[in-house]
Amino acid sequence: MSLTLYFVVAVITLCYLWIKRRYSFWKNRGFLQAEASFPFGSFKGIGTKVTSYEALDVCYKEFKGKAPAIGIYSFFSPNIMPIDPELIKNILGKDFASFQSRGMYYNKKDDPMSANILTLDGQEWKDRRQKFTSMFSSSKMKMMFEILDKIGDKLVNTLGRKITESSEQDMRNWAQRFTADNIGTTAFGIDCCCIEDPNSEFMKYGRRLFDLTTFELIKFFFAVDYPNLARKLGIRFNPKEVADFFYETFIQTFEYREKNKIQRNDFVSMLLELKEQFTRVELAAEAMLVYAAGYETSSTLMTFTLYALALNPEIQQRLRNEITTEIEENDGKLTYEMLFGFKYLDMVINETLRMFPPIADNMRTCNKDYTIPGTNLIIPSGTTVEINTYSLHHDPEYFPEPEKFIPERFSEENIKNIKPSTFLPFGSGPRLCLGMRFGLMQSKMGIAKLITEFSFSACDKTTIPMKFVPSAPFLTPQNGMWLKVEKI
Ligand code: HEM
Repeated sequence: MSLTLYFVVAVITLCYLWIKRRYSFWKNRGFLQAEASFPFGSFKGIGTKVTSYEALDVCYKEFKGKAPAIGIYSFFSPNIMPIDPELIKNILGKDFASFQSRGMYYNKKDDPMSANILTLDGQEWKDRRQKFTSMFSSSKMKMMFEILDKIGDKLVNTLGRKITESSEQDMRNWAQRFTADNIGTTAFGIDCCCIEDPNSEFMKYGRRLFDLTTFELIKFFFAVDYPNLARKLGIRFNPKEVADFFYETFIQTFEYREKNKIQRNDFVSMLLELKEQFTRVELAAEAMLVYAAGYETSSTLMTFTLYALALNPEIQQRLRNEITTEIEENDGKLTYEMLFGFKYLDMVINETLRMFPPIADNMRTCNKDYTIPGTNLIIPSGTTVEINTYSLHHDPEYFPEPEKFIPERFSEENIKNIKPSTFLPFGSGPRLCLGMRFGLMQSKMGIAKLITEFSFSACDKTTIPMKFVPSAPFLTPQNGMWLKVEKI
């Protein structure tokens, strides 16, 4: 055998032994662990056949009731998936001191727009969260209600014209256009015309942020698992052209308003008020966060609500009755208080968030060794913790007949019986979703406007049962969301 061949055999043998040892990390520490294989670890078929939360759901089902948490492997990174809701509650809340970081990747040097409240850690995160929280108070939301109300009317009028050409419409696309207009207007101060023009620049860049290729998804997981190495390699979080577009769009409005002393009831003006405390790129990064955290999540919620309503005509009619009756009683006008006061709408939205949580897999990083209460199992510092919201929301122990759409689960009477930390669409604890009110306002607005003007039903192109795009980090329907839309 030649020397080269000896060398190759030795390298392969060493790699094999290293991987074998790596995939025993949790077993050697007394944990039950999910099966792992080269190269995706426990995420077999991720990005091609299944989503990350579907891969984790297989592990959840296998180990539920056998351990409070199990070891899983993301590529070669040993991560933990808690299963017991009590442990999840502690991780997100009581024991937050050991799990402050979300463990998301950011790269201040090569991609400064990636450092925001969602991604930052430690004191930097604390400072930003504290200073930006007031931007999302209910009084600030109320100020922006009028803007969203007008955009909602534009959605209804434009869709109304479009269905005269074809009653079959991709409602995911409409929900995205509506959400992009809301965010473009409130966080960037521009009329980006996404409702009228599905190919507008704003839409194009927004979509690019989430339509990851399988290679980008793998790069993303690698960067999350090995952030220091990824930073050394100059790996970005946002595609460069997308970050540049959002930065320039924001700065143009920002400087114009600053120069002309223009004040509006929107996020841009609120960010302008913080200009002495943060750099421009930091403020632009937070404006982009409204897009990054609010666009796909809110439009996903709207999309799946319409899907559930289309498949459940009685629920759809009951919801329509609630909204139209109250609007008629108020002289045809919808108000902020009414939007947040519709009880059945709230139940429908909650049930949609349960069945289709836009962020189905939530993360934390352990920042000091943590002993799981009541055991001698230790989660070492540096471990990524993956809370699979999707599995909790589909667990028949917590939500009987989980594949049925039953808004009554969230009635005033029943909601108090839901076991704590089994319903987590917006996360929980000090890192709870900061934009929850804005997300709910725009999704509820979109649904309220649409449901009073149109009826929705399944058509030949509707995907039943639902299938998700394997490479998408958020819950994304395969083949869009085609529904039959008719004017009432
Ligand atoms: C229906 C819409 C939305 C859903 C389902 C959603 C869901 C979530 C979830 C699950 C988290 C993680 C929470 C945790 O780790 O405990 C989160 C974090 C966050 N969300 Fe949302 N979100 C939505 C809309 C929005 C909007 C519209 C914005 C901004 C305008 C926003 C801003 C944020 C921010 C800043 C964080 C990070 C909070 C922190 O780490 O301190 N979200 N969201």
